[in-house]
Amino acid sequence: MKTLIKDVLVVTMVEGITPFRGDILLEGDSITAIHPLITDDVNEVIQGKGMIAMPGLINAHQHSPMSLLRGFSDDLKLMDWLEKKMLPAEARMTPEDIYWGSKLAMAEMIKSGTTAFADMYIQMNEIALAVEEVGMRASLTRGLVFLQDDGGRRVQEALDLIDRWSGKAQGRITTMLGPHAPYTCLPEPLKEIISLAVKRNIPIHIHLAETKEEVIQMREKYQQTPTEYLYQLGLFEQAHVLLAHGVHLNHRDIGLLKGMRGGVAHNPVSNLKLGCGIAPIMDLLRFGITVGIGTDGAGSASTLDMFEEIKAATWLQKLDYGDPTVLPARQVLRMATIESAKLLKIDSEVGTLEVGKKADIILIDGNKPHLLPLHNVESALAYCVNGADVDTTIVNGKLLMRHRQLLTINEEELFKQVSVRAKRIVEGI
Ligand SMILES: CSC[C@H]1O[C@@H](n2cnc3c(O)ncnc32)[C@H](O)[C@@H]1O
Ligand SMILES: [Zn+2]
Repeated sequence: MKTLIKDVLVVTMVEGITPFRGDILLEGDSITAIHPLITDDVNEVIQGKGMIAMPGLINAHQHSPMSLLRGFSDDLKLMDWLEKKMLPAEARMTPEDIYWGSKLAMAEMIKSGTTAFADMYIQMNEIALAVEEVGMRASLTRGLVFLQDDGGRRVQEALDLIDRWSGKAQGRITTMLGPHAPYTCLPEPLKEIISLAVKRNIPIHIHLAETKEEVIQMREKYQQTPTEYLYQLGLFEQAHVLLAHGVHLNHRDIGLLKGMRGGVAHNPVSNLKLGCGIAPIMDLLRFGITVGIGTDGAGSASTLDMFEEIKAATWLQKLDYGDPTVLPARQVLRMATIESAKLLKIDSEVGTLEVGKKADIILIDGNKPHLLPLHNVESALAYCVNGADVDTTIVNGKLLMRHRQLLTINEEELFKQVSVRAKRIVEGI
C-alpha cells in the first residue's frame, strides 16, 4: 500500500533541516521518501495544501484509564487527591472500565495529535488490547507498589505483560517495569526490580520527586532525597530509566542523574494544577539529561492535549529564568517528539520525519485565524496550535483520524460506555 501526502509544509524535527514545502511517500508502515516533489504511482493521495506535517507527538508519561476520573476531584493537594479520591475510585475499576477508560484517552490523544504514549497503570492487559485495536503506539508498564509485601503477584503480572505484549501489535507495543515511586517502594523489593530490569534489559518507568512533601518524607525515613535513594539502590547504573516529573531536584540530585540512560518526562500542566512546582528543565538539559514531555493522567492534568503541555513547558521555563530566550520553539517541539521518543526507547523508529522511519505523522490545518499569518511555522506549532487544529493522524502508516473523524474508534459507543462507567466508579467517594 502506497500513500502520498502532497504539498504540505514539512516540519521534520531533524536537527539542521528547516521546514520546507513538499511531499511525503508512505509505503506500508514506513516513510520511503520526503521530497519537494514526488511523482509515483500510489494507492491513495492525501491532499495536504494548507496543512503542516510534523511527527506525531509522544506523550512520555500518563495513566490512560484515569480519563474516567477527569474532573472528579480537582483543587486538592496531591496526597489527598491520590489517597482519598483516586485510589478508592481505582479500586472499583473493572477490567472493562480500564479498557474503556484507556480508549477514551486514546480518542482524545489521536484527536489532539499524539501518536505514541507511555502508560503506567494497575491492570495493563485491557490497555494493551485497546492499543492493539485502536492502532496507537504505546509503552506499557504495570505500576508496582511495595509497601506491605514483596509484591510477588504484581511482579508476576508485570512480567506476564512484558512476555505477552512486547513487540506485539505490529511492533507498536513495548513494555517497561514500573516501580511506582520512591515513597511507595521499600528498598529491598525495589533493588530486586532493578536487578531484574538489568538482567532482562527491561527499561524502568518511575515517578520521582513530584512534590516537596515527597522530599520531606524521604528525608525523614531514609535521610536521603528521593533521587539519592534511587541512586544508592543502583537505579541509574545500567537500566534505561523514564523518570516522571523530577520537579524537586537539587544540584546534587541533578549531578547524580548525569550520564543516566533514559531521562525525565516533564509534566508541566499536572505540576501547575497540583501546585507541585516548576521542574528545573534548563538545569537538566545543561547536564545533558534527556527531557521529554508528558501529560500525566487526565485525573490530574484534566486534558491530554500535548500542544498545551508544549506551551506550558516553554512558558514556565521563560518565567522561572526571567528570560524569554530559554526553551525556544524548536527545542520544546523536539522535547515533545524525538526527545520523548528517546525516553520510550523508540527513537530509532519514530520522533522525526525521515526516510526509513515509521510513518507516525500528523497534519495540522493551518487555515485558522489563530495560526495566520504563518511567519514562522515552528513558532506557530509551539505557541499557537492547539489539539483541535489537528486534521489527520497517522500511526504506522495507518490513518487513525481523517478530517477529525476517528477511524478506529466508534465515538458514540465510547461516550455511552464512559458515562455509565464513570458515574458508577465515583459514586459515594
Ligand atoms: C500503580 S499504577 C499508577 C498509579 O499512579 C497513580 N498516579 C496518578 N497520577 C499520579 C501522580 O501525579 N503522582 C503519583 N501517582 C500518580 C495512579 O492513581 C495509579 O494508582
Ligand atoms: Zn503519573
